[in-house]
Parts: sequence; C-alpha cells; structure tokens
Amino acid sequence: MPDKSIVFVTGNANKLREVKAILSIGDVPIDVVNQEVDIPEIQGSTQEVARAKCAAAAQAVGGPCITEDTALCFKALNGLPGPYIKYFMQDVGHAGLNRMLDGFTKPGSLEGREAWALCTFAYSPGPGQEVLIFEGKTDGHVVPARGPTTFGWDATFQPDGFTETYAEMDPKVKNTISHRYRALEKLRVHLQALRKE
Ligand SMILES: O=P(O)(O)OP(=O)(O)OP(=O)(O)OC[C@H]1O[C@@H](n2cnc3c(O)ncnc32)[C@H](O)[C@@H]1O
Ligand SMILES: [Mg+2]
Repeated sequence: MPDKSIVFVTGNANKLREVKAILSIGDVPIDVVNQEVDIPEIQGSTQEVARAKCAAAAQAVGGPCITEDTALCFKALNGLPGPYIKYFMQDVGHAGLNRMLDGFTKPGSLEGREAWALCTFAYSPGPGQEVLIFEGKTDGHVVPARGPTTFGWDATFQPDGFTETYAEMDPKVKNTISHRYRALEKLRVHLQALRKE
C-alpha cells in the first residue's frame, strides 16, 4: 500500500468518528478517508452481508477499501436482530428493543437480557478481489435507555464489567472495549503487514 491512509465506505458519521479515533492511536497511526456511497445491503449471515457490501464498495470506489457492519444480537432470540438491528432501531426504538426481551426476564433482572455487539470489518484489495473479514465482539445486556441517544442503540447496551451504558461512558473508554475497537485491532495488524510487503 503506497501510503498510510485507507478508504472507509460508510454513510454513518458516528462510526466514522470512532474508527478515526481508534486508528489514530497506536505505534503506526492509520489515516481514514471517508467515501459516502449508498451500497445496498443483502440479507444473510453477518459475514455474508459484510462480504457483499465490501465487494460492491470496492467496485464503486474502484480500489481498495474497508466497510463495516454492526449487529446487535439478543441471546434469547438466538442472535436476532443481528445485522437487521438498524431497521429494528428505526421502527421500534430503545423501548421496543427492551420490550422484545420482557417475556424472557423478570422485572428489574438482567437475566434473560444478555446480548452481544458484533462488529464486522471487511477489507477488499480492489474490485473483483477476495474480501477479508475481521470480527470483534463485546458481551453485555439490553437495558432501559440511559445516556445520550446520539448513536444508534448505545443508550440501551450495557457492556459486561461496567455499570454504564455505551452512551453514558466516556467515548475514550468505549473505544478501548467496544466491538468496533476489537475488530479494528485485527484489521490494523493486517493493514500494517500489507505496508511491510
Ligand atoms: O453506511 P453504513 O456503514 O452501512 O452505516 P449504517 O448506519 O447503515 O450501519 P449498519 O448497516 O452497520 O447498521 C448498524 C446499525 O447499528 C447502529 N450502530 C452501529 N454501531 C453502533 C455502536 O457502536 N453503538 C450503537 N449503535 C451502533 C447504527 O446506527 C445502525 O443503526
Ligand atoms: Mg448500512
């Protein structure tokens, strides 16, 4: 790779902010250049959705790029809504997500509300080339919303080991334990190895 920047194809400004912050830290910082391209998202497993999106993004930008897909998976629902969380958030919101789990739990209890946030980064070296996948997962619980409601379902996800939701915690803390951070650490290793080639 000729320089230290990578094209990130996303229309989500919150994702972009976090990815830039996470990749700017470390021994070899990586610059992120955004291209906002509307890429259709297929149905399927998180990996299938991620691969198809990145392959289409590489065609659209005509070169190497990364894309990212975030799923929120409920244990009681065997992993759903998963990659479809965006549409559930849009249509039922924080309160609706909580209500979906009320039948699995006792009032005030976290048991039955287990969930995991799954981040899937996909890297394409260019149009028509094999897409590589890098996953990161953070376990937690779905709780009644607390904190700012600026980013997706942040206010309704409390990661294990914390009493705060993602939305309540300092963004710097979220960026050291998040699903996105964990996936990016794997992607970072790959991008750095490419640069040594
Ligand atoms: O252009 P792309 O990258 O696809 O951006 P998007 O907003 O469509 O994102 P996804 O398809 O991956 O859908 C993921 C949904 O989860 C939300 N989301 C993603 N990361 C999150 C995080 O760290 N905390 C809370 N919500 C998040 C996001 O706002 C979407 O509603
Ligand atoms: Mg999307």
